[in-house]
Amino acid sequence: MTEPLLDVWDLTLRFGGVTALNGVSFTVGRGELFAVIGPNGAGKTSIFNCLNGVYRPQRGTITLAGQRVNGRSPATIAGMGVARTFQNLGLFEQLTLIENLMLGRHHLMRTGMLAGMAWWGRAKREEVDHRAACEEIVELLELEPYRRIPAGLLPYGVAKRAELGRALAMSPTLLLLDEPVAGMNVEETEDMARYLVEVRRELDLAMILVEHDTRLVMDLADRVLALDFGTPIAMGTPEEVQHDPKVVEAYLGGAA
Ligand SMILES: Nc1ncnc2c1ncn2[C@@H]1O[C@H](COP(=O)(O)OP(=O)(O)OP(=O)(O)O)[C@@H](O)[C@H]1O
Repeated sequence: MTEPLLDVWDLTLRFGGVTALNGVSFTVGRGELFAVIGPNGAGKTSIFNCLNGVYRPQRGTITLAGQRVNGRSPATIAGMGVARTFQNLGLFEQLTLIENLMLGRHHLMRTGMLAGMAWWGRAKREEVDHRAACEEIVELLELEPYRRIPAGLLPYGVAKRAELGRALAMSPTLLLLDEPVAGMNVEETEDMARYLVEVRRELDLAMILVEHDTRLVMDLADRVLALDFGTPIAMGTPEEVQHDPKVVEAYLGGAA
């Protein structure tokens, strides 16, 4: 068996008396789409915040491609290839869509501004390469008509897709998707599902999806982890997890 890309072991995170994560372990393989589900407050966002270095777990280890992740800064972890989308969009509203994508590549740029002035040819070449990479993402996500529009003026569904594009522009090996269809209507949700399938087919990356839309999770995920009050209650194929009595109870209990 090949080694997983991501190995999360015994992750435990507390805020004062609240245990946000309690001994959470899972792996994600290269090319895999892994989903995390659970009722409100189950710990889904906390997992993302541990994976990208915003939160420091009290216990456990996170390893990406054999390198220890936890204990490092968010910027270092981004440089290791972990990108995330934000539920409330991480776009700069005044900048055009293509400028937002270029910003996503900032950490990959080797020529700083001063070096760029002294070494104009190389800086220019680098910029051309980065633009080409952004244009590929624009094409993949069918964002051509919106390239020069300020992000703040994009229709909601397109802005969510641009947010996906911004994260992809970082050329991640692991992409964290935070509720990519939150607030979308049925048609926009179906579109987003189609683009996620495309991304998966075209790019070599692993994805972790946090999403309340269980249909999307069941349609797209290879494996699913269900959490309740920070504790893993089931893990397996979407089919297995959906019918697990503990998962049914966690959701119905919350709805009662
Ligand atoms: N910065 C924080 N300070 C204190 N408590 C926190 C913090 N972040 C999360 N928590 C607590 O940790 C628990 C898990 O929260 P988390 O946001 O990870 O859940 P979630 O599954 O993402 O919820 P939702 O579906 O509502 O987004 C909750 O009880 C929450 O109140």
